[in-house]
Amino acid sequence: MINKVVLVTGANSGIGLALCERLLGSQDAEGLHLCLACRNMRRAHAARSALLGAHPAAQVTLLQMDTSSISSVLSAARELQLRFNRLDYVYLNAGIMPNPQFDLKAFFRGLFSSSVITMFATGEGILTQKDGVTPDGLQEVFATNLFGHFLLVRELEPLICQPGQTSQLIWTSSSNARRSAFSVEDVQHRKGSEPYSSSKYASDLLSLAINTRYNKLGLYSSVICPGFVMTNLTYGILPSFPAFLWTLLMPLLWLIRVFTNTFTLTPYNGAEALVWLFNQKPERLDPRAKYHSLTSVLGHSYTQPRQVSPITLSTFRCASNDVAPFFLILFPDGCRLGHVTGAL
Ligand SMILES: NC(=O)C1=CN([C@@H]2O[C@H](COP(=O)(O)OP(=O)(O)OC[C@H]3O[C@@H](n4cnc5c(N)ncnc54)[C@H](OP(=O)(O)O)[C@@H]3O)[C@@H](O)[C@H]2O)C=CC1
Ligand SMILES: CC(C)=CCC[C@@H](C)[C@H]1CC[C@H]2C3=C(CC[C@]12C)[C@@]1(C)CCC(=O)[C@@H](C)[C@@H]1CC3
Repeated sequence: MINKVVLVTGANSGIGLALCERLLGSQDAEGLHLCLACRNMRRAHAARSALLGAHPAAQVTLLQMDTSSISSVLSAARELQLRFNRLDYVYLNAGIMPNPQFDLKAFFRGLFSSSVITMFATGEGILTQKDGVTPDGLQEVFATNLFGHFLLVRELEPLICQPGQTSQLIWTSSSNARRSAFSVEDVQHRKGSEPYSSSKYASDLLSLAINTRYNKLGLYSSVICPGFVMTNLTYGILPSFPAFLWTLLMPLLWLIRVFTNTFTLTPYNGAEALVWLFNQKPERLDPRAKYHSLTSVLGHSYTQPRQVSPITLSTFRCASNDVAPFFLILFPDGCRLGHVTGAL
């Protein structure tokens, strides 16, 4: 029997996979149906096999979805409506940081400055990215991290906004999200060099806006920050730095926990806030909070709410009055605009 249906995007590796492992290993796992939404089916099958290896009786299904592609998201949403009559949790976790440029000079300057702890906790000032354009004509980072997820939410309304039932959206954001990196004038961060930070800040904003509009329909949205976690995404930041060197550096990285509890380091620890939210009553959560996975020097993991960094009134209005205008800015060309407004 199915009690709860959980959809996880980007579930085949890193934090998403660790979340799936932790949910299946928890006491509430009975009656849980996990649906892994992944773009690469080979990796998706490998993840499913690993999960079933540890939990042979678990209900784990796969769904092909590339969050950066409008048509893929639309067909995945249709497929979900055929398979399920409700979704209890939707983890919007898939994310990319393509072509990261690590500024070594800024890193060493930062080491000897008063903002050294902020630098380690947020990566602020030392990372930029070179973005690409998707076949749909959207900026790759925003399309993957934000728009695809937002379109999915809109398309899934019949499954997640049902009378007498609550559903939770949980976004994997980042402490790298910075208000100053986001601009309503350049909503896809076309002109800047920090699309990752910008897209994560936009997801914080969108989560607030979704709460304003959807709470009355029983849909609740939260954002989490997993801390700094060693995953494919972070290995990509220093590509010339082989994985074994990261392993050698582990004692140093553990030591940095003395100064910042954001060095969660393992996907298991990084998934802490995602698991914590699974066990909360969404009506009781603060819609303006961001839930941080943190790990103490002794390796104890816990979740702590912190306020989303304040936003200017005009930015907030733009997103919160109605989510629709937000999307209209994104799809300036008639054809897609027609389709998306049709779905609103
Ligand atoms: N690691 C860290 O320190 C931090 C990570 N985060 C966020 O955590 C989330 C998970 O990342 P993490 O586990 O670290 O990294 P991983 O690279 O291990 O995981 C990212 C997941 O997203 C999937 N993905 C990427 N692009 C798409 C796409 N277009 N469509 C569908 N799936 C896609 C990847 O699939 P595939 O295997 O096919 O590439 C993979 O399963 C991201 O949103 C990231 O921004 C936030 C803060 C810190
Ligand atoms: C070699 C040593 C001693 C440390 C590693 C230095 C950096 C590579 C590292 C320090 C802080 C890290 C960090 C991120 C990436 C790697 C660092 C810059 C992130 C930006 C990764 C993605 C996120 O979403 C952030 C929350 C991370 C913040 C910290």
